[in-house]
Amino acid sequence: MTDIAIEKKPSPETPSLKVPMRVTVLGGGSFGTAMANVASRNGCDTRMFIRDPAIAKEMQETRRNQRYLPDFVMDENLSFTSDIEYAVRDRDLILVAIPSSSFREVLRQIAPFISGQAIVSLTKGIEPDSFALMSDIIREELPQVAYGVLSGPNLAKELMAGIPAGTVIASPSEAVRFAVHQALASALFRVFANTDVQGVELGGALKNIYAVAMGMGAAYHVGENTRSMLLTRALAEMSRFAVRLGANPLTFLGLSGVGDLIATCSSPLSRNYQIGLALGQGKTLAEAVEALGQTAEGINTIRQVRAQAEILDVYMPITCALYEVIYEGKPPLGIALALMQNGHRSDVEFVLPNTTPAS
Ligand SMILES: NC(=O)C1=CN([C@@H]2O[C@H](COP(=O)(O)OP(=O)(O)OC[C@H]3O[C@@H](n4cnc5c(N)ncnc54)[C@H](O)[C@@H]3O)[C@@H](O)[C@H]2O)C=CC1
Ligand SMILES: O=C(CO)COP(=O)(O)O
Repeated sequence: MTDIAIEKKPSPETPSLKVPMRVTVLGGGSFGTAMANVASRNGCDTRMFIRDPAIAKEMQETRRNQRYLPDFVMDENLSFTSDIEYAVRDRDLILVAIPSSSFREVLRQIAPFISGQAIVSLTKGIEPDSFALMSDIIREELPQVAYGVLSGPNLAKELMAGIPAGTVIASPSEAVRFAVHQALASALFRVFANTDVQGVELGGALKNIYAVAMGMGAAYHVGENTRSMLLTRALAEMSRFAVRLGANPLTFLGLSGVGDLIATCSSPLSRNYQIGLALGQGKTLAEAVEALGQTAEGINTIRQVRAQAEILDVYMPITCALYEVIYEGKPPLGIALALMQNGHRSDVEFVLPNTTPAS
């Protein structure tokens, strides 16, 4: 990565020797647009890669993302391209906001043009079939690059509206953590650091499962006691799973863990929550996905995590219950009542380990 940094948007009154960081965002959906806007507002020379040339042209002309975020005007300095080489060559930082199912394909497309750029995943999912996290895919496809993952409570529409938020950059590289902070941090957007890439990434991916559950709960008008129990047991379950894969449990106390869990499980802006709500209101999964028309990673993550939990022998009662409701057509209320009868278990197993086998 080139050694270029910017602390704030340069103004004519304060000439700066620093050159704006060159940032490219891959992916023209909700989150790619929101993060490109954050970077551009922050003074970075920011480019968005949109694969459809007609849409790239329309966005350049109208400064709106008509399909995903029609109510917002994007920063005037943001530029758009459908030329992948132009998008990524000679840039400092490449932020990848491509759904997990296409993440590897896009990395393969940019590979010939990558030299010193740092690659940062914004994606909160797990690759179908392989169970690879996005950091695994970056290491596999671009083994020489400096990389990181960005995750936190960052609902795209709130970011576009300029509502203050915080996020986490996790990377083994201090230079990447610093560069991402320089590129994105502002009075409206705090960027915290972590080195536990796997923990941060799993926090972002796993919370989508529970957002579906909480959306479904909302359709049944569950009370605050129930919501709080579900949210906290979700945290227990996701940290248990992540620790089994090598993550640090304390990462789940941070913004990428409990922070994102709270945001996504509470907000009707979350697409995963919307899917759960629609299912709870009686729609089929196919109907709910079609009505949404956007990415809801949780739908695949439920299947993947349930299968992996079985292989690893990790107790994941909420994920398994949700799988039974969504994929096996079991009655939600019966399944929820069965969850309530799962025996006497530890509240925080990192304090009091469970000694009895999971029932
Ligand atoms: N929307 C949000 O509030 C947040 C989303 N995320 C994560 O960001 C990732 C992307 O989500 P969104 O932008 O919201 O999804 P989206 O459904 O709004 O948009 C996905 C975009 O990716 C593009 N795309 C898909 N396959 C492609 C390919 N092969 N080549 C080029 N472009 C391709 C689509 O054309 C579309 O523009 C997901 O993993 C999501 O979990 C993370 C934080 C917040
Ligand atoms: O991850 C998110 C907020 O941090 C957004 O989640 P959804 O993909 O459910 O909209």
